[in-house]
Amino acid sequence: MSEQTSKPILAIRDLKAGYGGGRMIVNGVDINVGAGEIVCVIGQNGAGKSTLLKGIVNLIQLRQGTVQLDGKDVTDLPAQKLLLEGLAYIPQGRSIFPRLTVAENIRMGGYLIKDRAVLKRRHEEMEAMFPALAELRGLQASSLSGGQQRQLELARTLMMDPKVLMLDEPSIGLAPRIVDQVFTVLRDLAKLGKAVLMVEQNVRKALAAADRGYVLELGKVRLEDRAQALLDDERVAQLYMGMRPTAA
Ligand SMILES: Nc1ncnc2c1ncn2[C@@H]1O[C@H](COP(=O)(O)OP(=O)(O)OP(=O)(O)O)[C@@H](O)[C@H]1O
Repeated sequence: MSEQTSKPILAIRDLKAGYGGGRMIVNGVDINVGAGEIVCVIGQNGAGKSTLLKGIVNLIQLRQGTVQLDGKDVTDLPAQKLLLEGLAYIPQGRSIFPRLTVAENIRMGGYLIKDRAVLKRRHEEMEAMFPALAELRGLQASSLSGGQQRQLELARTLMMDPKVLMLDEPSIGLAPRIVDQVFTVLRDLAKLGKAVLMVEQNVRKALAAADRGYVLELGKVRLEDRAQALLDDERVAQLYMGMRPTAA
């Protein structure tokens, strides 16, 4: 079983979601994420991982279940309100504004911040956290490398100083070395007390970076454990890391 003991900052209960009138894609999922914890959801293509995140932020309508953020029910709040409450979501694929500069992209992340002094301070904090972006601040975002664009997405999202960061496949399309860098940033954020919930296909590296993991199959949680225990689990190795079963 999992070892998460402290009160979860994000608590998902019996979440059910699907598209239109179609079948249930997420079919009764419970997930907890604590402050300072990285939780990873793995599963085969089509298991419902992305749908789960979209359901949490109400990009698709939930059919059942609740979402609690820091003890407060936020089940039906739209994504923008959730951001104000402290729940941020980075969707799969590039979500930067390609024609804006790096600095403009970061500032866009703070568009809900009214106080200019706070906006300025947060921007400075982001440039301190991501020095590569500070050097590239005047450049058009489309000219950044894939890894730099992922950093920019993170910096933009962190402008709102969220308590919980949800990411859909942060490693997708990145070279292995850059994947390591992205997961190092996530670990640093966890050390700062952020809760991270990520969905990943890169099972080995994601679990290596995570504290706990959930295995989703056909929209249900099949396994839940410490990340290291999942890494050591033969079924997980065979099904999700392409390892052959060991000879009997
Ligand atoms: N917009 C949509 N309309 C209808 N069905 C959809 C839509 N998006 C996804 N689905 C279906 O929902 C199921 C789960 O998809 P989802 O993207 O959540 O899975 P996933 O586990 O994230 O997979 P992957 O790892 O391939 O991204 C799939 O059968 C998919 O075809």
